[in-house]
Amino acid sequence: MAKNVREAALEIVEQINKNQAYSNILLNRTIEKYNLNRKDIGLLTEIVYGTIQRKRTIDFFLDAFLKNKKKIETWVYSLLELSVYQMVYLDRVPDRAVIHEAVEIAKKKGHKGISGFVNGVLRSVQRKGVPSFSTIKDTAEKIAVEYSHPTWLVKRWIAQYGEEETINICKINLEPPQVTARVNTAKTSVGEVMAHLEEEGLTVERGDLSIDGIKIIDGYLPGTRAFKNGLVTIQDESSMLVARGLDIEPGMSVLDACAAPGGKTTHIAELMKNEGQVYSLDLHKHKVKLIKDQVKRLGLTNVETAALDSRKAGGFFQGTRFDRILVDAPCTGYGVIRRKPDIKWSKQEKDAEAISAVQKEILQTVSTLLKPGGKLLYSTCTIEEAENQRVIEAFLKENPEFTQDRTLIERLPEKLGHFVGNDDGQVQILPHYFGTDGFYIACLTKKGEN
Ligand SMILES: C[S@@+](CC[C@H](N)C(=O)[O-])C[C@H]1O[C@@H](n2cnc3c(N)ncnc32)[C@H](O)[C@@H]1O
Repeated sequence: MAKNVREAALEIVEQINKNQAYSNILLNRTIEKYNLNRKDIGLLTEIVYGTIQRKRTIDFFLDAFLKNKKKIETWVYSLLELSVYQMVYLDRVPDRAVIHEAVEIAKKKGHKGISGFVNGVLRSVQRKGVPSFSTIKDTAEKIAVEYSHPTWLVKRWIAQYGEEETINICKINLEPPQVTARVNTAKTSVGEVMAHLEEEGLTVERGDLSIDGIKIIDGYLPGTRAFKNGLVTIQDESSMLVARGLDIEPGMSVLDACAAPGGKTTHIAELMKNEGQVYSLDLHKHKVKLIKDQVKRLGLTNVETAALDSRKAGGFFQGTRFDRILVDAPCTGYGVIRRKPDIKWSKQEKDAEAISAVQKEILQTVSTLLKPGGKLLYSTCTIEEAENQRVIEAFLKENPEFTQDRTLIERLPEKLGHFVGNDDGQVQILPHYFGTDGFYIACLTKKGEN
C-alpha cells in the first residue's frame, strides 16, 4: 500500500508520544507495512528521528504559539511537532509545502476546525519565527532546551564532565550516526571488503577508530553480497574495540555473559579464527536466536549459545573455567542516544543506579568462572559513572584477587590514548571524541598463573 511519507511519520511520532514506543522498531514496521521506496525511507527516517531527537526544543518553540496545550489531541500535537521540525531544521523542504501537507493531513484525519487550527499555528511560526533561548536563565535548563535533552540528564553530565563537555555530548547526540561495519577477518581483509563493496556500488572509507572498521558513506550494506556472504557485520567502531581489548587468541575458551544480538560474540569468534570456543549467554530466548542467526551468516563454528540469566552461570558451568570473560552489561544506553533518541524521553534519573545493581551482580557471579591469570572485560554503551567507574571500583574493593589490567590501552588504537590518557585499565569514550558510540571499557586480570 502506498502511503504519504508525512502521514506515515505522523503515525510513528503519535505512537511514541502516546506509548513511549521504540522508534527503530516502529520505523522498520512502517517501512515494511507501506512498502516504501529508498527515497521515502530516507525522508521518513529523517523526519521521525529528527522530531524525536529535537522534541524538547520543538516543544519550547510550540509553547510560544499555543495557549492550552493540554486540550490538543495527541495526533494534532504530533503533527505540529513534525511540521515545526521540518520548517526549522530541513532546509530542502519549503515552509509552504510543509504547511500545505500538514493541513491536508489534518483535513483527512480531523474536522475543519482542526485543519484551520494547524494552519493558523504553523503560519504564525512561519511569520514570527521561533523564540530565542536567551529567556532561559538557568544554565542546565538552557542547555537542555537548546540541545533537546532532559534537564536532569544534563545536570548529571555537568556534574561528571563539566559544562563544555556536556554541550559537546548534547550536540553530537543530535547528529545522525555514521553507519560502520566490521570486517570478518577470519575470512577476508579490510582492503578486500572495501574493494568488494565499491564494486557493488557503495562508497566506503576506512574506519576512524578501529582497525577492523569501515565507514559506509553511501549505499545499503545489508543488500550487498559481501554482507550476505558473511564478510561484514554492522557494528559501531567503539563496540569493535571490546574484542580487541579482551586480548583474544585462537584456541581460548571465552564466556560472553550478555551476548545478544551477538555483535561482540561474533567478533571474538572471528579473532579466534574459528578455533577454541565462545559460550554466549543472554537472558532472553528470542534474543539468543539473533546470535545464532549472525553466527550462521558469518560461517562461524566455534560459538555455543544458551538462554540463561548470567547471574545463574555459576551452577550452569559448574567446573568449567574460562580464559576470558566478557560482561557487555545491560545499561541505560546514554552513549547511543544518536541511534535511539527515545532513550532521552523514556529513561528516568533513578535508572542508572537501579541498573548498576544488576551490573554488579552479573560481574560478581561470572568472575568466579575465570581461570587464574585470565582476563575479564566489562563494557557498557553508557557514559554514566554510576554504571561504569563506580561498578568497577566496588568490584575491585570486594575482590582483591582482581587487579586493573594496565596493558588494556596498548591493545586499543593509539589515538584513543590522546583522549583518555591513562593506563589504569579503563577507558571512557565520549560520543564526540570520534563520532562513535559513547562507550566504557574496563579490563581486569585475576591474580595467579594459568
Ligand atoms: C548491551 S546488550 C549486549 C550486546 C551484545 N554484547 C552485542 O555486542 O551484540 C546487553 C544484553 O544483556 C542481556 N541481559 C540483561 N540482563 C541479563 C542477565 N541477567 N543475564 C544475561 N543477559 C542479560 C540483554 O538481553 C541484552 O541483550
